[in-house]
Amino acid sequence: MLKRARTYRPGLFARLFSGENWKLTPGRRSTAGICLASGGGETELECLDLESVQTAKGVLWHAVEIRSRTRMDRLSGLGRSAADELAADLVGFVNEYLGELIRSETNQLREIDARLGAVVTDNYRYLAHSDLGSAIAGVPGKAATAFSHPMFDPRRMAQTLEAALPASYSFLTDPNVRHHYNERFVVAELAAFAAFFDDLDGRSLSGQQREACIRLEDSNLLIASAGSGKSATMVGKVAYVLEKKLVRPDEILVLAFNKNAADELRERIARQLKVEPDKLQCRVTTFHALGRGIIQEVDGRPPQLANWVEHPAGEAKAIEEIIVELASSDREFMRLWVDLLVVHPKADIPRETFDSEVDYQRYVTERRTKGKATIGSLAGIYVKSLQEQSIANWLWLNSVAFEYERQVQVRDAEGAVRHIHPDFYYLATGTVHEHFAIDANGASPFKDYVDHAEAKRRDYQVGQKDFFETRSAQAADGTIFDVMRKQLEGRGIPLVAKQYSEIAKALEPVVVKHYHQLIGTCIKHIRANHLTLDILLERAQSLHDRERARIFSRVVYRIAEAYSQKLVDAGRIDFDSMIADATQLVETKRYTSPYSLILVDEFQDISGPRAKLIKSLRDQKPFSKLFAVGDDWQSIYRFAGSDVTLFTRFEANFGTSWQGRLEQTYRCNQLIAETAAGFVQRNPEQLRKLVRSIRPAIPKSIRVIPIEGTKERPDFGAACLRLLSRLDVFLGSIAEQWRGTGRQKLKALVLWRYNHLDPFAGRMPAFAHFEVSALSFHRSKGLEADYTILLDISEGDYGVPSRVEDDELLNLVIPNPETFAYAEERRLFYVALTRASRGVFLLADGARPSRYIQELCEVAGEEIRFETIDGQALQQCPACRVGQLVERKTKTGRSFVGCSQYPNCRHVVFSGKQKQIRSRALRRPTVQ
Ligand SMILES: Nc1ncnc2c1ncn2[C@@H]1O[C@H](COP(=O)(O)OP(=O)(O)OP(=O)(O)O)[C@@H](O)[C@H]1O
Repeated sequence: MLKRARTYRPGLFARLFSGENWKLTPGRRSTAGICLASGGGETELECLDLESVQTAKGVLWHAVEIRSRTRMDRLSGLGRSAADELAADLVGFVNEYLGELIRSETNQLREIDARLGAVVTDNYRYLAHSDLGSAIAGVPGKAATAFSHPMFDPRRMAQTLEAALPASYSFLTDPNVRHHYNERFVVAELAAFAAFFDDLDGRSLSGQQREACIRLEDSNLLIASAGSGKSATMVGKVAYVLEKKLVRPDEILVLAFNKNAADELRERIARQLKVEPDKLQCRVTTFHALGRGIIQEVDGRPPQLANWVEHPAGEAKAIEEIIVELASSDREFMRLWVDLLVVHPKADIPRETFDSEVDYQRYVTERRTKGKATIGSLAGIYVKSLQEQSIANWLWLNSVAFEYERQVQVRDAEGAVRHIHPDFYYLATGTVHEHFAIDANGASPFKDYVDHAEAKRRDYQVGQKDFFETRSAQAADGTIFDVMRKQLEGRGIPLVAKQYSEIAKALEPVVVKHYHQLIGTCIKHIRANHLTLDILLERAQSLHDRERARIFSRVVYRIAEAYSQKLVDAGRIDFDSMIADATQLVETKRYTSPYSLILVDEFQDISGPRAKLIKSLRDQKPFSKLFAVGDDWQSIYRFAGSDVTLFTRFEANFGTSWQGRLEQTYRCNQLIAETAAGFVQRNPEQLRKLVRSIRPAIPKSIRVIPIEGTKERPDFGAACLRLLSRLDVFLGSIAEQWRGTGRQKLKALVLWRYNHLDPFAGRMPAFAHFEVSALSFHRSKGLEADYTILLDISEGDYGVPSRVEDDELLNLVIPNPETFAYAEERRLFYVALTRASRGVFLLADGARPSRYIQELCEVAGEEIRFETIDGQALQQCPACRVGQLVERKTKTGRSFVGCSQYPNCRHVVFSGKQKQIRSRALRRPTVQ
């Protein structure tokens, strides 16, 4: 409840450490204003000028943002509850004042009553909350101003006052009245516009599509799924509001995710409105073009973009140049960068975090070699854990000669000779070094490990071996290499750091590429959200591999600084700064927004800065509407800065809204649609949706083809060509059926996770019965085909899911990190799966099929068919489902049938009897 003349201030810590220094006193001078003192000055914020009061989460503190007609004040330095309390008090204060105004000018109520009556009877239309305000905004006098005030909340009005109002005021005071009116309106409008929607964008819109066109709340979110006709709905919405003359064409802004999508939407809208696309008065464009246009309009010239931003590889190259430059000019940076690449190529995530041993093994290693030692190192040896890998790489980096698990002789107390294998053996001094998996509490995740470690220590002591040890605890707190340096140098073993040129030659290109990509993503977030090094270091504390996160924070922050400086030096901006600059021009009213209706496609991929631009456009035009369309299941641009929570928490971000659904898919047949939906919803954080297809299920229309590799990896290109040829023959036999529908050829899409898998290198083979296009999963978004072939649906760092993409380091910068493992990879696979209407073929490495194949089997059971590249059915293993039953022989020559996924699955059948000895089959995805 409002405490008039109470003074609000930032919290003590914020005042002391962040220098926050403001004072806010509602009603100090009069009941019409709020007194704000900051930076030595004092301002009176008039209640009637205020437009909104919202809380915003900053990095360290929460803030209250007060927008008024001429300014925006951000009061930071508050805890969450203090910010909520202040915001609520301010809304209460403003409403109390509005109540006073209404009470003092009751003679005006009749005129307002007449206006409201006119809106709901004469000018029959959907009523958003702000429409009522807009209708009465033209009535002179303060009572009308109070009713149309954007912060007016009728629920806060005194009951005596409410009782004195004419009947039409119930629209303002009782949300249910407006709600019922709108429900009746939608029903009536569906009937009145039936013919209009029956032939729209070349089709008859579904009930849900029609409703989405009619609804026009202040904020609207249409939650769709793949192939559900989002674009047709956007075309329909524009056509409908123009038909009803609710807005003028030049008041409509349609934002698409990329230029192709914008071009297509523009053409479709123009066709529907029967105008030439270049004569279309609605603005259909991308965020970039919008930002560019705003800046150009205000400055009189286009923004000066850095020369690298227009080319997709340009940014990566610019970052690479900065790294080379920093590595040669800044010794500290060079040391950290090398440390990152050599000693911390991958996050050291504790074993127990994984759901199963198989999962852990998949994470730590690409290959399986040398018995139990599976993890490669730069020293040319294979080791057993990521920490041992770091040690081996560090020794290599410092040119220390050592052997891994060399056999060493010791005599025990009785004089008998024993052979043991210490982790590291230093040739120069004969020193043995054990690295024990023992944490800071002296405990180990492995059974009896601490006792065995103690026995080893005794052995070395009795056998008089020169010995030292390191522990996991030291790897975790970042002291391990100081300890090793001391131990080795104390024994006279020299540490000679390798030259960067030598290191660069030895580095695995995939590791370098991974870090480059990660840095590119992080720079975007750091710049957009003004993250400081302290914030990154603070967040690093909560990651599994804290030492790596700390080093990465310093490296990436330094690069981000250099990147910003590079832009300043060149007097240029990049795309992100362009959006931020445009937003500022809107916020400061140097740009005047003409848009009353803003439609945004692919809303699930929106980033914080883009959302801010939309908000600023809306804030500038008080009664403007937002219609956002998207599918959270298809959010796949986290690396480009998108924040899916802007979609999933739409109402919290954009205020009270109408939320509708498109649950009917026109593309995938029911089997593909249902299986893909079941698969993506295994992540409980995805919104729950029903998906119905207009195409009945085609049995076995998801097919898995395991490809055996002769060498390391199968040849997916050759397999894909063979499959396409087979399909061509098959389609020839049913050609007549579809030619009846007027189509000359069917469409096939070949899709891959990473471009290095492109089997055609841009030269597309020709087929008699279908056209083939080939592209990455990401680029396939928005496309559709009759058949799709998905390449290399296998486990691996660059497989499906791609393990390198889910690096925990992203949590340093992402506003709302996801907890479900490989969440984005899952959505990406969903996008790829849902491009096909008739059939999907998944080509997988027979030796290591993707865990997602098993999940599809869990969702769709027998409906997933396993076959050879020539189409012969394979017998699936009933235990793990992803393997096939193959004939094998025991050592004694006895025949049996076993699973091809041995040793991960140990299912066997001896002489007709099935027996699952022990299955370590791939289980559910790990929640990290
Ligand atoms: N009402 C309708 N009746 C028949 N077909 C429709 C209807 N609406 C859309 N379609 C068709 O459905 C298919 C999918 O539509 P569209 O590409 O707009 O879907 P989408 O929701 O954007 O899909 P995605 O998100 O997967 O890219 C298209 O072939 C489109 O022509």
